[in-house]
This record gives sequence, C-alpha cells and structure tokens, in this order.
Amino acid sequence: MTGAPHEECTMKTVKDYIRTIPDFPHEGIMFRDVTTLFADPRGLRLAIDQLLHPYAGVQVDKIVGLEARGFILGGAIAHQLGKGFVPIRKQGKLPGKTLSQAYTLEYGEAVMEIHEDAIEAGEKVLVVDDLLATGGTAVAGLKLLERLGADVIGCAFVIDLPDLGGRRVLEGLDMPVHCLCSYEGV
Ligand SMILES: O=P(O)(O)OC[C@H]1O[C@H](OP(=O)(O)OP(=O)(O)O)[C@H](O)[C@@H]1O
Ligand SMILES: Nc1ncnc2[nH]cnc12
Repeated sequence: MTGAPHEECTMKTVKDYIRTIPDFPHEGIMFRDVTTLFADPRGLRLAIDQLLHPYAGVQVDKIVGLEARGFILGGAIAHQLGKGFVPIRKQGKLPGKTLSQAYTLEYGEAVMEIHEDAIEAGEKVLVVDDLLATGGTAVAGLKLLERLGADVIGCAFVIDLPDLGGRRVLEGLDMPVHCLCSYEGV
C-alpha cells in the first residue's frame, strides 16, 4: 500500500454502516441508528455473521429478540440456525397469557412481556438486541426468561455503549456478552 487514493481499503466494518443522529429522541442523546446497517445487504449480512460467530457449534434451542430491533436481528439469526424465534415485547402487544417485568432504560421506563408458554424450562436460548446501554432492557428480558426456567447461554448485541454500564451489569450476572462494536461517551 502506498496510501494513494485509488488504493483505499474497501473492507467496511459493522460500525461503518451505523449512523448517529444527535438529540434523538431527546436532547443530549446520541442515537445510534442501525437502520442504515439493516438497509445495506452487505452490512446486514456482516452483522448477522459476526453475531453468530461465537455460537458456532454451541447448542441453542431458541433465539429471543428484544423489541424492536432485536426482532430483525433475532429473526435472521433464528433462520440461519434453523431454530425458532421468541419475541420479548413492550407491554400490551402480545395476545396470549404473558409474564411482565418493569425496567428503566437510558431515556425512560417501560414494561417488557413474554408469552408464558413461549419457552420450556431448560431450553437453551440466545438473547439478541441491537444495542446495550444501561442494560435495563436486557436484564428485564433475562428476568422473564429466568421465570420461565430458560437456560440463557448468552446475550448478543451489535452495539455496546460502555459508559452506560450495561455490559458490567450483565457480566456481573455471569452472563456472557458479545458485542460487535462500541461507542465511548453517551
Ligand atoms: O440497555 P438499555 O438502557 O435498556 O437500552 C437498550 C434498549 O434501548 C433501545 O430500545 P428502545 O427501548 O429505544 O425501544 P425500541 O427498540 O422499541 O425503539 C435498544 O434497541 C435496546 O432495546
Ligand atoms: N444512544 C442510543 N442509541 C440507540 N438506541 C438506544 N437505546 C438506548 N440508548 C440508545
């Protein structure tokens, strides 16, 4: 490589496909927007391949996706592994009998729900979402899965915001965490 413009490296990373929108949904929040990653076929494939990488050869029975962007990633991963997909949704969206769990996140409070018959005790599940910030969403999901007796083998995210501490919280629960990229600051 001589550094000449025509020799520019074209290998993009997952992070290269993510855009940042300042002050969304509130002033001071740097919103890490994965719609640009999902919209690009190479970006989407790269993200799915990299999310799956640590789980090659590992037994997984179901993929659990956290609303909303975890549904897109989790659905693609479940399809790739030939496994079923289970959604954890915001309150009031699931039609069957549910378990509920309240939680706080970077910019608010909410309640997550899962169908009580979605997972059998002892099933091995992988939890997927686009982004780990405070960890409130993921911990709420883990509490729901624990109540169902699921065996959670790990949590996979595209983005980690380390300054918000979610990774430390999950690792403090002895939960293996896999993230593809991170953004310092908030
Ligand atoms: O680690 P936390 O502090 O809990 O934050 C992470 C969560 O926040 C975002 O979702 P959001 O709650 O904005 O909901 P949406 O995906 O339905 O828009 C993101 O997709 C994660 O699910
Ligand atoms: N900064 C952020 N960007 C995108 N989604 C988020 N969820 C919580 N914090 C977020």
